[in-house]
Amino acid sequence: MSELPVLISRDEVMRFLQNGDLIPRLEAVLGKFSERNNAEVIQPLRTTIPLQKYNGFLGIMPAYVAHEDILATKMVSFYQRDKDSVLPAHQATVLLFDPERGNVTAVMDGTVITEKRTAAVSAISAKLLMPASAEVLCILGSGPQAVSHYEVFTEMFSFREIRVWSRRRERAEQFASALQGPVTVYSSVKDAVVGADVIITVTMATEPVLLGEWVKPGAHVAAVGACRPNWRELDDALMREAVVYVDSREGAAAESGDIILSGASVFAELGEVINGTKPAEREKTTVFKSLGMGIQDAVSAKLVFDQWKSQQLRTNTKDP
Ligand SMILES: NC(=O)C1=CN([C@@H]2O[C@H](COP(=O)(O)OP(=O)(O)OC[C@H]3O[C@@H](n4cnc5c(N)ncnc54)[C@H](O)[C@@H]3O)[C@@H](O)[C@H]2O)C=CC1
Ligand SMILES: O=C(O)C1=NCCCC1
Repeated sequence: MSELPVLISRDEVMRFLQNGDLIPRLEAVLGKFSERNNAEVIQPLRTTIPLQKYNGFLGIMPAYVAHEDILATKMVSFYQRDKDSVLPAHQATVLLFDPERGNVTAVMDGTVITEKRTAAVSAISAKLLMPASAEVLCILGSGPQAVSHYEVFTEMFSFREIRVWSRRRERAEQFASALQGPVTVYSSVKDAVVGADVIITVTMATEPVLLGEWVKPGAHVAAVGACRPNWRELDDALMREAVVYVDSREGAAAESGDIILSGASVFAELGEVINGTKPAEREKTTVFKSLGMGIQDAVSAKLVFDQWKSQQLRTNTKDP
């Protein structure tokens, strides 16, 4: 009989998942994924169950990563909540398996994993694609993804000015006052975006909020929301003018309304840029369309589990 899985809480995931450890692992797995070698990485398209009655979805995201021998599945629910709802929009759990024996070794909070790995991948896109002298960062949205993006972007880069816009100004103000550094709150998307070198869209919008006519030529956009085939965050002008990068071509073709409905063509996956098989067109306007991948959750979960095991070992060796 196999051992029971360990349970790893939200607070533990928060403590064990550090960007400095996470980012190189994400870069490595994105590169492996783009090699399209089924013996190395297996990641079927996300299965999504719509819950029409509740304006929600359940996504199931299995993945196997051979070079680290990681087998994992994330289950993530996401909802379009009413403006006044206090319920979270996203909640997730990750199951980590022993790939040899087939048993579940850990059940862990996947909500923090989703927040941190998504932001870390956007930061990788910015590292590769933003203009060399980026000074102004603009964040559209003020939910948990806005927070995790702020954290990793300020940890990795140094911006002269950081701006935020949110549908409700008071939410943007709450976001700004909860953070460590200075953030300027804007009431209009256009004013927030004009002149920005890097723009992060982390909204639940289903219609475009960011228009190409406002975007500075050469800017980098990390487009994180609009993860359904009929949802939009960016308009046709931006999608058609920019050089478009994605995390997964298959994911983008199946799930990104911004790509499907604009008819924009995908230039490259981030993994192809990491592998050096496609160029980083830094001097052009670039869009990184993020949909999220099971392999990102898998490497994050393994990192958390390894850190958890090390901590257990330290605690046990201290005990007499
Ligand atoms: N690409 C990826 O890997 C992932 C993408 N996401 C997506 O990122 C986005 C942000 O996630 P969270 O911060 O967790 O969501 P959230 O729902 O907590 O926050 C979303 C923000 O968008 C705003 N918003 C909602 N409806 C809007 C509308 N119609 N127009 C403009 N703004 C609107 C809200 O006021 C809030 O500021 C969501 O679209 C989510 O599905 C989330 C996880 C992973
Ligand atoms: O990758 C994920 O996790 C998600 N992507 C799209 C929206 C829900 C969560």
